[in-house]
Amino acid sequence: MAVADTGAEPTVIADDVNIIYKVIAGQGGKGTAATAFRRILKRQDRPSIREVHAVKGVSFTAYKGDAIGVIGRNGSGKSTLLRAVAGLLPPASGAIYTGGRPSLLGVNAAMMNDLTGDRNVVLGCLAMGMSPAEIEQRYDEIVEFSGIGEFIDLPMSTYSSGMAARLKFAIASAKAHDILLVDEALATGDAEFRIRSEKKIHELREQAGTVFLVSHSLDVVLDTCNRAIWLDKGVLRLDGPVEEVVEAYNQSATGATTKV
Ligand SMILES: Nc1ncnc2c1ncn2[C@@H]1O[C@H](COP(=O)(O)OP(=O)(O)OP(=O)(O)O)[C@@H](O)[C@H]1O
Repeated sequence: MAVADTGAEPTVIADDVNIIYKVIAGQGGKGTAATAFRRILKRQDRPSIREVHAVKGVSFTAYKGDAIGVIGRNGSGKSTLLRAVAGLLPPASGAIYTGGRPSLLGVNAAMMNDLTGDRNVVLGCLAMGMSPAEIEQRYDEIVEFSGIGEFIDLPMSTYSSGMAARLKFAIASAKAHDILLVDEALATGDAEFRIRSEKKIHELREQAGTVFLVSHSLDVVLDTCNRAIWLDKGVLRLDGPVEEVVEAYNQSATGATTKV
């Protein structure tokens, strides 16, 4: 794959990446209650393996300091692509090269629900490789940024999904990341938290990392990213400056030129 020599240091190179999920599917196709019942009773039909081609021949290069919004309709392959960059899904063909360690921050990132918020802060920071001394130093800042307040002493299971997402984002952003992958976490926060997280993403970019942000909120993408990648049914439709890509995406969605 040819990489343009712009002088900037590449952090992620995706080269003709294809990702295929293999799913066990029932046969019979009609999906009515009667056919399902007959199948269970007679155990006739063997399940078949169905393939879902979620990402199709995607290539791009991300550079240090890039904040890339990944946009596209439901099921277009955004989360799949992010998981592949994080190294959690092997491509069926093609390759992803990363310079630095990618950290995936998703709303479903594992946290210990039975433990209190503050225990999760410590665990999360340890998992990111921070030393106990570093954690002690950053602890107040993380809790303050999360805006969880006195709930920090309560188990995570008592948090709303928005509160849990805020805490996860606060923990993940306490450390400078070479490559930070954020999947929709900001969408669950309220307006005030969104502004603070957008500021944080700008800071992370300034620390010369690369940020990928999957979001359905085009406003968030426009405010935080310098570049956008538009996925359409697994295919990369457009990659370029954020305003251009969002504009083209909007046009295709509405069939008219609308500004967001
Ligand atoms: N674990 C899985 N097993 C099988 N198929 C999957 C799996 N995860 C996703 N898919 C399929 O892969 C395709 C892309 O899904 P993906 O979640 O990456 O899309 P997305 O753009 O992030 O969607 P959304 O905007 O709704 O979050 C979809 O067709 C989906 O059904």
